[in-house]
Amino acid sequence: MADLFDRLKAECAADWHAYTDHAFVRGLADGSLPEAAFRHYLTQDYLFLIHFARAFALAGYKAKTLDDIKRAKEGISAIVDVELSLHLSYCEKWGIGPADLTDLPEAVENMAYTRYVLERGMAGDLLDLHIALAPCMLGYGEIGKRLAADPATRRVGNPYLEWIEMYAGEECQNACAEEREYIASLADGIGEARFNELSRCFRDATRLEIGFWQMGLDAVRT
Ligand SMILES: Cc1ncc(C[n+]2csc(CCO)c2C)c(N)n1
Repeated sequence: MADLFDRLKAECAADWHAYTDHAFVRGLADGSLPEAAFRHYLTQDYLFLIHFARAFALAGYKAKTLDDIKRAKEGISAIVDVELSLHLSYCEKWGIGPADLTDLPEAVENMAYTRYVLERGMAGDLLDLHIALAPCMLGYGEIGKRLAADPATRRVGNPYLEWIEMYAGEECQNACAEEREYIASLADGIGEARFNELSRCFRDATRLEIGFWQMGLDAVRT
């Protein structure tokens, strides 16, 4: 049976497709993405991750149970203790040093997305916040898994293979499966009106993910 994530995706199928099969993603898969686009994406993603750590801190405040607080703590820790240091070492491989990441002007697409998530969390409850986070948390797992399983994905000489493998990897896939169950449990018993509210938020966050990829591509066009 379709779970909450399946239902949310089905409600915005065209936007979900535009996100998960964006030209940026296709460029990662066949290795054709201009490196300048990827570098721009990586530097902005550093700021993105910092705001996502704030979103998990907000999830701690919005928690209703001790389990919610533990999950919020683990979310912060996953970003602050793991993702950000991985990101820094990954950036180094791409010639982006710490100095390039501090005092970085924030792209408007990044501002729109991260502040949208925080606003949904502040105005709403823990479920609203997690639905705003879901396209990020679950979309990258879906993209990584699909690209890793696709025989058309270029493996030899693809500079983006490590990125694909990171999101296709067991750790990320397990975290996605857990998040998927968690949002379904938070939404247990909701009615149609509430689902429609969540669906709008999920769609908007998906559109903001599309904007984030596009920001990367646009960096090489201007
Ligand atoms: C624009 C953008 N969207 C999603 C992710 C992926 N992501 C960010 S935080 C997180 C949860 C793990 O702690 C995941 C899967 C990204 N890096 N950048």
